[in-house]
Amino acid sequence: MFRFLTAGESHGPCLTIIVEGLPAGLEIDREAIDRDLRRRQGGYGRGGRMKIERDSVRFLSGIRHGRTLGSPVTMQIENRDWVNWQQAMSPEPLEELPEPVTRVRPGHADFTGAMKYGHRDVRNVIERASSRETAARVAVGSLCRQLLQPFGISIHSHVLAIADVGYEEPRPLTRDAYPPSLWEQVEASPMRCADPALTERMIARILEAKRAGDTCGGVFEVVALGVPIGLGSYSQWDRRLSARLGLAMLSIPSAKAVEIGAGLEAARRTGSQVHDVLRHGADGSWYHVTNNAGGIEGGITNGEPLVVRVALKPIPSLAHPLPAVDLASGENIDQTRYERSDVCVVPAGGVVGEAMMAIVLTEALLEKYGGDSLEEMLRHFQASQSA
Ligand SMILES: Cc1cc2nc3c(=O)[nH]c(=O)nc-3n(C[C@H](O)[C@H](O)[C@H](O)COP(=O)(O)O)c2cc1C
Ligand SMILES: C=C(O[C@@H]1CC(C(=O)O)=C[C@@H](OP(=O)(O)O)[C@H]1O)C(=O)O
Repeated sequence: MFRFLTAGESHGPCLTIIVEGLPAGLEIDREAIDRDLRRRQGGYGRGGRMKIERDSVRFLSGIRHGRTLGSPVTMQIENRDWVNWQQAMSPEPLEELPEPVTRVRPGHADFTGAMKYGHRDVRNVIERASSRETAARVAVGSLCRQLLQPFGISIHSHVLAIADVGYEEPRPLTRDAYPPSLWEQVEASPMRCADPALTERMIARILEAKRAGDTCGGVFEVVALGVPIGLGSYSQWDRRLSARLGLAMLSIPSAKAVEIGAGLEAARRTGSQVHDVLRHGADGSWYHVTNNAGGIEGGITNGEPLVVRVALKPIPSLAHPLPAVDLASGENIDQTRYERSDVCVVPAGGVVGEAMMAIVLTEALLEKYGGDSLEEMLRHFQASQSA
């Protein structure tokens, strides 16, 4: 069974991650994990915190001489900002407590977290509700990507829209719509968008929001290529791969909607305009003429690109803050607090989406081709491909 836990406060000393269930003998490239961590830190619209952090992973268990042992992998990511918070975040009791945060920001976990856990200092909520935690998930996803690679699976993401600025028409979803050159253009764009003119318009939209003291959301798409037929199942509700992807993507802070394949657009069309005709190639291969299903039929992968889109709401911390309530006094106030914040995180969200896709596919791959070592898994995989 594959599982992981993350721990750590945003301004505590570090994030800690324990991953269990990776097979033994998998070669691990630590620098590739660090590259993914840095991709998550980037994108136009990030705030001051990302200038402080330089995320990098340290292994504490489960890997020896560059290969997994089959035992739990422990990873740590340092919070460089911790040095500025040692007193405020001290685990020891303090004689003099820091000024509590009592003004709640609409749209963040401030109000709900304080009510649920009975915190009078909203700092106790912010620290773990913060999306700092998504760095830990990207490290896990990056390990998973390294397991998926020998099975021919690669995962990418790109940004389709920022606020009201985006591709005018739905993009095709078939294999040839995702050539390697597309991803090269995406990685070169500060918005993680392959279209240079659209990149400029997205940046202008973020700047406009920033100047107004406001923030923007948007839509990113995650694509897995080379996924074999047969991952997931219709046999129980929670084994459907579509359902698992929905849960995984909606767990990303700010994610408010998920679409698979043609998504909402499929609901507007008729059956003959939606369903993907299956063909059998002369070489014995299977392919679909279109990919409105986004690579999943009946909760099972069908061999086409797995395509998932995620809509992120705008960041809740506004430089021109919204009205709120001071929890200490119960007073309605005109403006809640503002420290520093990102203005737009859709490109970073896409990198987190890649990690969640890698995690879901790892679980599904282990279920189908399970093994205690990579070699054993590959034997099961190869046997099923030649059957
Ligand atoms: C990568 C990333 C960075 C984020 N940065 C901020 C931020 O700087 N300020 C902020 O208020 N919210 C930020 N958010 C959004 C909040 O974490 C999120 O809105 C909050 O946890 C409440 O969860 P919900 O929006 O899903 O209800 C970020 C989200 C992501 C994915
Ligand atoms: C630290 C990260 O994102 C943070 C997510 C976040 C939030 O409220 O979710 C608030 C900000 O933190 P701070 O208050 O320290 O500026 C972001 O920088 C990160 O992505 O690594």
